[in-house]
Amino acid sequence: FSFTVGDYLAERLSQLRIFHHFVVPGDYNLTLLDKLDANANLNEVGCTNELNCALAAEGYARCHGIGVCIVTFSVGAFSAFNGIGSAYAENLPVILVSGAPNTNDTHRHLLHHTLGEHDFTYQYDMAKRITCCAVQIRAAYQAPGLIDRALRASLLERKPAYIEIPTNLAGETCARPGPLTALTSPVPSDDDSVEAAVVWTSDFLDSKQKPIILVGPKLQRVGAQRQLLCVAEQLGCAVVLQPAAKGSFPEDHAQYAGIFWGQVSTLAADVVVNWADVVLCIGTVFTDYSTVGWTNPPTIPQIVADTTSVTVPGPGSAAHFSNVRLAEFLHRLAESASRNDRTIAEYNRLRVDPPLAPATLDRQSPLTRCEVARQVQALLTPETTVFADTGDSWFNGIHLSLPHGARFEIEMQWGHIGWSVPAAYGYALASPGRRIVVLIGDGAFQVTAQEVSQMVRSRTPVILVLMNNGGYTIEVEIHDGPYNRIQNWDYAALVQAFGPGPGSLEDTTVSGEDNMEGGGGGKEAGWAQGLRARTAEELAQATQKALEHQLGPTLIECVLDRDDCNRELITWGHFVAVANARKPVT
Ligand SMILES: C/C(NCc1cnc(C)nc1N)=C(/S)[C@H](O)COP(=O)(O)OP(=O)(O)O
Ligand SMILES: [Mg+2]
Repeated sequence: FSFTVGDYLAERLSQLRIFHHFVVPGDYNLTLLDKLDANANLNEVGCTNELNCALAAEGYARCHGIGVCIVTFSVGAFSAFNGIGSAYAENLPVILVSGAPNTNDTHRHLLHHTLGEHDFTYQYDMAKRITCCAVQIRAAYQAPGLIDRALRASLLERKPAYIEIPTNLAGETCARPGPLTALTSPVPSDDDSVEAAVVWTSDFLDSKQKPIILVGPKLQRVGAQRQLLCVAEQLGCAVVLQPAAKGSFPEDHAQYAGIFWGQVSTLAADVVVNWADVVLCIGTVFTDYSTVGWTNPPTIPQIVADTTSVTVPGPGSAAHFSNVRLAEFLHRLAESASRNDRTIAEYNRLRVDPPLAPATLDRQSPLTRCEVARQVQALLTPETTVFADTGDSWFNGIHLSLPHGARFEIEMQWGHIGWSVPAAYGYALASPGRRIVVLIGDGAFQVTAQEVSQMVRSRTPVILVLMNNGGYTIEVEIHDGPYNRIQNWDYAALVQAFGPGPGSLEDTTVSGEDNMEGGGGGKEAGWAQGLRARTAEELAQATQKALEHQLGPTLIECVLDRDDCNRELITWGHFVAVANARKPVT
């Protein structure tokens, strides 16, 4: 048995406990897929297309910490690039592995799936732009070093990486891998810089009266939630989160003061932020969307604790401390910051009454967004993970109150409509036993609906709550036009077309030996439950059926009035529209 390039990659994935890799086969990657298949610890997960393949790996990385997708050259990789863009924007380690032409085919040959010219180095050039490390294996002996370099870079920088493996090298022999610590050993911070950053931060906080903590999406990407909790409880101040950071601090905590999102904040978070006189920004990202069209940039002095550096305003000039890893900084700050709970004391005076659950409705009246939100809220348990897709679903998701232990996933930086279907699928495979609830609009669903069929195949019980408001409502609120209308689908019937009906034994002669986890071998086949809810009563029945269905996904199409959206979406849309419309600066 000779140890090959494909075995090397398989062994590293197995060591990293990446037990599911997402694939779309093509003749440039088949030998490689065989090698991964030969590794007993790995499960190949077929996807319907390369966009969904990359987004499934992105969702897997949200749970497991790193994900892998394997595609064919050019015609496959181009679609995967959009999912890799998401991983880059969202700071997630996703490894894009692409098959590539035979090393004997050089610039004298024209090849299928390429742009039809002699130079096909373009894919590697493009990959360099959207990853932190891109490697091309051109000879088998290079594979161990290049594969390790890409994997380590991705893990350290929390960014995607690219590995290109020619079709005739995957089966060529190479050296075996050494210990995994070569890839996973942490890079320590510079001690003196951590110490100095902590002293400066403590002093600056002491020079102020009303400190508050603002948490951004990069905190959970470096896994520093525990250290955040320690700092928060040491300081005793109010803690608010940017919308893309929802879920990174417990919402049942006495110091939680809501989502800070300018005019569309929740729980009066903006009132206490505007009352504070210094904000400790932890892993924050200020964009046009998170500042509501630039109308809410931080105006008070900020201490910025980023993933590998800290910047502190000074009495004179500010000070910047490089090579300070966030978790270490927070751990040390928790040991030295002085207590100052003025902002949470003030917040407790401002605390808004919890929204009263609407009075019991006429259960037969037309379904409303508020009623959907009320019933989704009732679905949440400590084992739930909510995915909120781009659209009014962002606002529906942000307003949910997460029970302790519940998690929340959103893709607010890249904002690819439809992301949540493949991403929830990948996440679900990494976290069996968690309840996955997806909030998605009709427009977004039309982009990636096919991946529901893979949930059928692997019998993954994701609950998809589809808000059918007849088109692209977020765009309507930003800037309406005929382009915001879409064809209405029979969503419930569509998903039922993805798999055999309830209780039928899978006819393996039809689908062939399906070696995917959960499917095949005559076991009871997975199937998708498609339901439509036009009233509160129908929704209540549908959610009950969804909870009972464990042999695959359930889609609940909630039929809503076209204009039934969050008032915050309308406010937010107005400000974003103004920002988009700024005249060019001559
Ligand atoms: C078209 C677009 N954004 C532009 C866009 C276009 N293409 C991609 C891949 N991603 C994007 N965000 C957006 S937010 C639609 O309103 C989504 O519609 P839907 O899923 O139906 O949600 P809402 O009705 O709640 O808005
Ligand atoms: Mg819609």
